[in-house]
Amino acid sequence: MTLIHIENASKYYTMGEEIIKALDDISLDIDRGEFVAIMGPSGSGKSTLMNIIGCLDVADKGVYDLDGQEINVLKDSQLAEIRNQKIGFVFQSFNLLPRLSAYENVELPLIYRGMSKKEREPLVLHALESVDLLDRKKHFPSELSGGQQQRVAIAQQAKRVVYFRDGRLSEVG
Ligand SMILES: Nc1ncnc2c1ncn2[C@@H]1O[C@H](COP(=O)(O)OP(=O)(O)OP(=O)(O)O)[C@@H](O)[C@H]1O
Repeated sequence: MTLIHIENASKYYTMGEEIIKALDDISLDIDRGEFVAIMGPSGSGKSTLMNIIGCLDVADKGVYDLDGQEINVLKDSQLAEIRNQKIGFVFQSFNLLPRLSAYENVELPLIYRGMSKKEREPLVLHALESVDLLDRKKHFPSELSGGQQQRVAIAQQAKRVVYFRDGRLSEVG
């Protein structure tokens, strides 16, 4: 089943006299459960495309449907809501909070989503288990290896429908 449907999307930037075609009439379908790597030379438009798929930016023209919802017509506040509910970003510098344990780092987005402690606990434990870090739940980020920190960042994104990883996957065991 199609999760991401992009059709004839373009994103142009105007720099003085020059028009930069960062994305020029691209079409793409990604199914639910599919794992996709976007590769290409520097400046070829990967980040531009990721920003659009991740609802951080919108295309100038074309169609983008995410999980059956038309994205290009949404207001900023509606895009923010979709990012919060559906999209997981794992950045190269994992953005964990240093004073919170692995458990608390994974729990934090669920607090922002308004879940009670009782609802959060099984989700956090399941997410930590799925990245094989249950035995490290009380560790602070400084007490974890780089790959373990990255796995905490992945566990933080549990229950999202779209995940983005910027950069290498090599640290993920
Ligand atoms: N805000 C902007 N204003 C003008 N041009 C831009 C802007 N953002 C990106 N570009 C241009 O659009 C093109 C695509 O940029 P993008 O960042 O999507 O490339 P990329 O494939 O992610 O590159 P890299 O692998 O180097 O990160 C580049 O030529 C870039 O110079």
